[in-house]
Amino acid sequence: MKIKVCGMRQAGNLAAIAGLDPDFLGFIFSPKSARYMGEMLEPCHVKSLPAHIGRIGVFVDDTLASIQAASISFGLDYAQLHGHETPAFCQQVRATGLGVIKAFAVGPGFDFSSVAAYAPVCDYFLFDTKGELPGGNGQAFDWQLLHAYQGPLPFFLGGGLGPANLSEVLAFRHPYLYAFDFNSQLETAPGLKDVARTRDLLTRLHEQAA
Ligand SMILES: O=C(O)c1ccccc1NCC(=O)[C@H](O)[C@H](O)COP(=O)(O)O
Repeated sequence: MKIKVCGMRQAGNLAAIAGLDPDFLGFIFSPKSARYMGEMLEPCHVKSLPAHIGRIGVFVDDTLASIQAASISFGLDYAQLHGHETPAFCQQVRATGLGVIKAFAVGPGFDFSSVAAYAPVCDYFLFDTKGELPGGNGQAFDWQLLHAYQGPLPFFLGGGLGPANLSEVLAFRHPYLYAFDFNSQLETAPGLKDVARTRDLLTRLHEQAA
């Protein structure tokens, strides 16, 4: 299983977490987020990450021009889209050369047929918890709802994943589950990951995969 750590915003912390070898690191480009990286990270901090770590820019209803500019400056591999982006917009983002991860806020009654139109124009989905915020709500949703999803795209599972529910995370099975997305449950402050807690968690995940 692949592992993503999202919401990095401080250079030293980024280097320490990158040293733990996650598969993906996420950077929030939405100014309304408490994890907005703003000017705290320079393009060189992101561009100099090891090539095998996928760099994901997280955007909420941003413009194509702004996503493209961020992608070029920071050397992004993927755009994770957390707003009301349409399939046509996802296609435009993908045409710039970025991989596209479309996020969906899942709660009771979520209609999984609504994601079908996105499958041809995205690389992955991210199923996250429906909450007050577009992301980073820190709460898990009922993952049993995901059994209504029958592909075809692999998905990231997000929303409140962390040390407290790691046993349940490790026990969860789904044929299209691709990666676990960790964020607020690893933090000491918004955007600042606890390195020891993250190391312990990644060690347990890697042991399980071995
Ligand atoms: O984390 C944010 O602040 C955020 C803000 C706006 C859009 C997306 C955001 N996060 C995207 C992620 O991929 C998070 O990892 C995901 O929402 C899960 O976060 P959490 O519930 O804190 O584990």
